[in-house]
Amino acid sequence: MKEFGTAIILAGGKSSRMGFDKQFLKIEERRLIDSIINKLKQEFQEIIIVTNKPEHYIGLGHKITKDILKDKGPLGGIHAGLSISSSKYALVVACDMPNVNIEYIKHMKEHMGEQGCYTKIGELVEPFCSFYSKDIIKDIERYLETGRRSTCRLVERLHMNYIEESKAREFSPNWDMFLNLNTKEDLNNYLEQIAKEGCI
Ligand SMILES: Nc1nc2c(ncn2[C@@H]2O[C@H](COP(=O)(O)OP(=O)(O)OP(=O)(O)O)[C@@H](O)[C@H]2O)c(=O)[nH]1
Ligand SMILES: [Mg+2]
Repeated sequence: MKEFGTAIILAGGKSSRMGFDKQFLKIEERRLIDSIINKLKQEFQEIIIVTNKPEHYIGLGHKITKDILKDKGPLGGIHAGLSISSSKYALVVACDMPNVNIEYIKHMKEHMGEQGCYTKIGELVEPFCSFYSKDIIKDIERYLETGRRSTCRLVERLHMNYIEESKAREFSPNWDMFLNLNTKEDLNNYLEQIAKEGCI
């Protein structure tokens, strides 16, 4: 089994704040999720998309799967992705994160804990752009069975290492590597920013 060959993209959410399905969000004529996949391909041999609309990813050469535990939020997606991952640790990103940072991901790989690695912002957990071990599948099942759903709370209970905010800011001073587009306002701000900078 590979140590780090797999990246999982979560694309099975309700997008209730955005108002349209974010997995199909286009930026400059291109599906955002396809740009994310392209970046991740530099570093990962296996890409897994956990989606509720698998028909939109046929023929791309990636592994496509659906939630096994349905309507449980991101943890349900992480659970399904880890279930078919062929690596010990998988990177998990959301489909609404335009600034995935490969240099930082390489740094995380060097600081892996027994069950994964995440980033702290202050005392809070950044649950995405984190590595999770395949051996937490059972922990997710047990946690969801209790009726809880918070990825951040589960992360705090696992044996994961974390990167301090100050270290992460060396890679992304304004924290934009964790930017995720949840609302139309987030999207408009992001579009304004890339228009100013002239590139993604
Ligand atoms: N597979 C799967 N992914 C999910 C699920 N719920 C959320 N996600 C994904 O988790 C990531 C982070 O979630 P949010 O940014 O809150 O997205 P969301 O849940 O669709 O949006 P809101 O309804 O506005 O909270 C996104 O990539 C979502 O697609 C789920 O039940 N299953
Ligand atoms: Mg989000």
